[in-house]
Amino acid sequence: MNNNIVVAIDGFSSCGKSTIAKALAKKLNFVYVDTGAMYRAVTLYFLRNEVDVTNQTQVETALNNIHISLKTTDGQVSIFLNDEDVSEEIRQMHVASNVSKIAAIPAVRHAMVKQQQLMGKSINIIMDGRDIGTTVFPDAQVKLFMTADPKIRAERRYKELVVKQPDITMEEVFENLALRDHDDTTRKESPLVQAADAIVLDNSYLTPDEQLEFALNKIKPFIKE
Ligand SMILES: Nc1ncnc2c1ncn2[C@@H]1O[C@H](COP(=O)(O)OP(=O)(O)O)[C@@H](O)[C@H]1O
Ligand SMILES: Nc1ccn([C@@H]2O[C@H](COP(=O)(O)OP(=O)(O)O)[C@@H](O)[C@H]2O)c(=O)n1
Repeated sequence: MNNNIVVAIDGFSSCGKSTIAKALAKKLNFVYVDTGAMYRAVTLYFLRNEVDVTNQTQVETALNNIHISLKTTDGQVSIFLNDEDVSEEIRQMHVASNVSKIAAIPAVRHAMVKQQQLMGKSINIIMDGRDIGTTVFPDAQVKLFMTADPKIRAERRYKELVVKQPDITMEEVFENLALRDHDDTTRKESPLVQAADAIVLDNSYLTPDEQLEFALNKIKPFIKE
């Protein structure tokens, strides 16, 4: 049996999952895997290639032609779609508006989950997403379920996006988060749901340092000096 440590972080959109995951990975020297970025990269491929999602053959062919990899340099995570760095493009609104529909397709989920399980098979890992503690690593030693007030989440995401997408509006961001949360929690295949053994972390009124401290205290008992 492998004795690597898996930390699963799930939760609603824009509630600080990747912020806490990156900080934990840096502090503990674990590998960080942003599974949302993987679904965003698949979505970008489907959009660019006009894949008909109602056509199973087209979906399967597309998935066979997609190779996704993640690279962390100086704490910055880059995602590659068939060797092209798509880290910036996957954050655009056209991807955010389509990702939850693509991520609901069973064949897409099976392909991503398989890759994610391989990534966390033998190394200490922090993985964030929607189904990590329920489907990808149901035996993860530590599971966090993150949430925050929807208005606060939308404000945080707006502030982040408007720097690179000046035309974006607060309403557009709020609606996108609400719609994705709805789609993610109601889809048939591994919906976003709190695992029974997950620890809830509401960070509406916590600073990034406070949330990091909270998570570190949950993980430390599993780390052998
Ligand atoms: N505790 C916090 N207080 C204020 N802003 C935060 C906090 N945690 C994260 N953020 C900011 O909120 C935005 C969304 O966080 P992110 O980690 O990308 O969320 P997620 O991965 O859940 O979508 C980012 O701009 C991030 O810097
Ligand atoms: N494990 C995961 C991770 C993301 N996703 C999908 O991918 C979308 C984008 O994920 P993300 O983590 O980048 O989203 P943000 O919360 O960062 O905006 C989500 O809204 C889900 O539809 C998923 O279905 N399962």
